[in-house]
Amino acid sequence: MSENAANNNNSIMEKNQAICKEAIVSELQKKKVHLFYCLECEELARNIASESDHITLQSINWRSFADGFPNLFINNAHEIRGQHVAFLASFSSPAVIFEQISVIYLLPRLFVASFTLVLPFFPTGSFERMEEEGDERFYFADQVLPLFETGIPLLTKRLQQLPETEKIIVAFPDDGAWKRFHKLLDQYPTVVCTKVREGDKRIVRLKEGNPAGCHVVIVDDLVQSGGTLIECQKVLAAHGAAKVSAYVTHGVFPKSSWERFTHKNNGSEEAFAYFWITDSCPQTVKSIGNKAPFEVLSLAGSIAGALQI
Ligand SMILES: O=P(O)(O)OC[C@H]1O[C@H](OP(=O)(O)OP(=O)(O)O)[C@H](O)[C@@H]1O
Repeated sequence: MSENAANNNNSIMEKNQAICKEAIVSELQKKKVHLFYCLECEELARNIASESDHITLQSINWRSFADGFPNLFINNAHEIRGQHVAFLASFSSPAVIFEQISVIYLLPRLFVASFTLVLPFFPTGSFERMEEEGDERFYFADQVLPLFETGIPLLTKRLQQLPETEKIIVAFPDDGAWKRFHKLLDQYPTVVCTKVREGDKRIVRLKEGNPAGCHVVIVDDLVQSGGTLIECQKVLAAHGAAKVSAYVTHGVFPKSSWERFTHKNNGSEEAFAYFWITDSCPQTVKSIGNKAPFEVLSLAGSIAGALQI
């Protein structure tokens, strides 16, 4: 081997060693997080823990007294002293908020190094309800640092897996959705609609863009009754959309309104090809199972990532 070749080999080895050392240091620097969770969120908590060796699941005994009031017990309270602790909450109803409040107050007082509250869906406080980083955030006291995450990267990743032959267009059902999402989805051509609420009715009209011949994906922050999406689908189909799908981050679906979207397998034409939601509303995920056209895009990876910040 010539002297030059030997020198080159040495420098490649040195570079590789430096890269390995950097990777080991960055692994060692990762925060170890103890993750507690409410009962509704057990599946999501397990998925988050399986994303990272640095997240350990912890448990709470969710007991109640004879009169129905919560009688909770935090297991391993000694073990978490000086540690980073997180609690995965679900505010799906006032009753479950009540039983979680005492845990949210107690955990930070158990001599922990830091406390993180993970709330995948909070009706008026999620990222999907604000337009841009920097918007005013109410609700939080000065000692709380809110971090808002979005589910849109999960959608764009999923759309990349669809056949290349499909021409994908993103549709916003109203100005609110356009304001929130257009910057995150600017790689797609768009259709913008306008929506007026009249009591229980939603009146949707096409404002700009042409959905003809395309696979149109309606993007919104959340679904409740489903009226917005259903009316928007009708407008897009009437303007020649080849196929319509929907993505909403939060599948709230009160009163099982998700049933309006399931494929009936009776030969009738299905309005929605795909309906993507995230697992931010765990009760919805349990009810819809794998029923077509629903597909759940999990927030587990992005929550595991955020717990490292
Ligand atoms: O499934 P539905 O019962 O139709 O409800 C869901 C719709 O409600 C919200 O919009 P809203 O009309 O409150 O306007 P906004 O986008 O300005 O918040 C939300 O952004 C959805 O578009």
